[in-house]
Amino acid sequence: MEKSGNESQSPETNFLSGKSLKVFVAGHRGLVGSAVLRRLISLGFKNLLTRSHSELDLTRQSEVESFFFEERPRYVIICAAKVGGIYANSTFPVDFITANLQIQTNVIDAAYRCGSVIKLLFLGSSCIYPKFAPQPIPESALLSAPLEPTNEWYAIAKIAGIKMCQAYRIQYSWDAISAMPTNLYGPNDNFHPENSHVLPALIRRFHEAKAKGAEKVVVWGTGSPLREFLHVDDLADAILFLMDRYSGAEHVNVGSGKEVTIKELAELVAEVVGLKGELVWDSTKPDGTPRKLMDSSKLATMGWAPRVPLKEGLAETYRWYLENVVNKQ
Ligand SMILES: NC(=O)C1=CN([C@@H]2O[C@H](COP(=O)(O)OP(=O)(O)OC[C@H]3O[C@@H](n4cnc5c(N)ncnc54)[C@H](OP(=O)(O)O)[C@@H]3O)[C@@H](O)[C@H]2O)C=CC1
Ligand SMILES: C[C@H]1O[C@H](OP(=O)(O)OP(=O)(O)OC[C@H]2O[C@@H](n3cnc4c(=O)[nH]c(N)nc43)[C@H](O)[C@@H]2O)[C@@H](O)[C@@H](O)C1=O
Repeated sequence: MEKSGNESQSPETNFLSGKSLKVFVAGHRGLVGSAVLRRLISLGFKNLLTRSHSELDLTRQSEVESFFFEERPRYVIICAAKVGGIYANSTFPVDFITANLQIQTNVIDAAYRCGSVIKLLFLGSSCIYPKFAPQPIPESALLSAPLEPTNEWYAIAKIAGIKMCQAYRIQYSWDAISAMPTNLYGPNDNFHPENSHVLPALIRRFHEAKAKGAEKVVVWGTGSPLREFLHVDDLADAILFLMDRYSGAEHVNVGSGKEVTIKELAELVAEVVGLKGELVWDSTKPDGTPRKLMDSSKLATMGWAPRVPLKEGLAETYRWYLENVVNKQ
């Protein structure tokens, strides 16, 4: 299908000053998409376009094309993806590479060709960087050395997404940008016992252990890897900041600048949850990359800074889990 006629674009109108323009948030029910939607609503955006996975499967190219040509959004924020923690990534490599390549390719291409979209933002992840990247990791470390094997299929898909945005910029002068968040957490996270990321997994396991009065609780790996955590409300704020102010080809790191060992994280989760049991380390489970602190100075130089301290964000997330998961079982 050819690109349809472009609607008049007003580059002088920034994202945050066009609150009646139609914004499509893909994946609006997930951790990131729901935070982006909350932030857009709180800022007064009036024309928000959403589709749940069951209403529109973004892996289906012709359905995605029809959707874009009918709805003609002006802005697109891609928060839809196949996402999971270290176990899910290493156990379901087909799902992670295939679904992500399909979703991002369908959405980016249809968004360009429908002709109405002024700007699109694609989300990658800090796992796009080499396993042994320099720390903190600058944007320039992309494709400089081999990836971490537990998530290389997902990382390759995300790298392809960055490159697609750059390709559309070069060939069509279209404003597609990419942001690379660090490890995230917050309301609407996935609390699955195996397939989730470490923070929601530990909240659930520790809560259940406390409820049973368990003496010992298993935590995966050695506890020595370092991870940087960012509250999803901070990411949503950064995404809208970039939509408003950034139009460059290079992806932009979004981190908190603060890292903890998994052991320190586990102890903090235990404190917040009120778990008294002993933590037992299962070293048969993978540690993954030893350290991935991102260098977010590019974004800081533009004038953005995170706000939510880890302990505060963790306590709020545990309250959300109690109210929205435990109390609804
Ligand atoms: N969580 C994290 O720690 C990090 C996340 N990111 C990135 O942020 C983005 C969002 O992640 P996050 O919010 O955590 O993920 P979630 O799993 O919480 O949300 C993903 C969303 O995408 C939707 N989705 C998945 N597949 C399809 C599909 N085929 N068609 C339509 N919708 C679909 C999901 O719907 P449903 O649930 O119904 O399937 C869900 O609403 C991703 O690009 C991810 O790579 C980056 C760094 C860290
Ligand atoms: C965001 C990022 O997320 C993934 O990478 P990861 O940072 O390794 O993510 P993780 O949260 O799953 O693990 C972090 C650390 O924590 C340890 N760990 C302890 N106990 C549990 C536990 O119970 N569950 C999990 N999942 N991990 C645990 C675990 O062994 C590891 O050392 C990528 O696949 C990719 O999706 C990506 O981009």
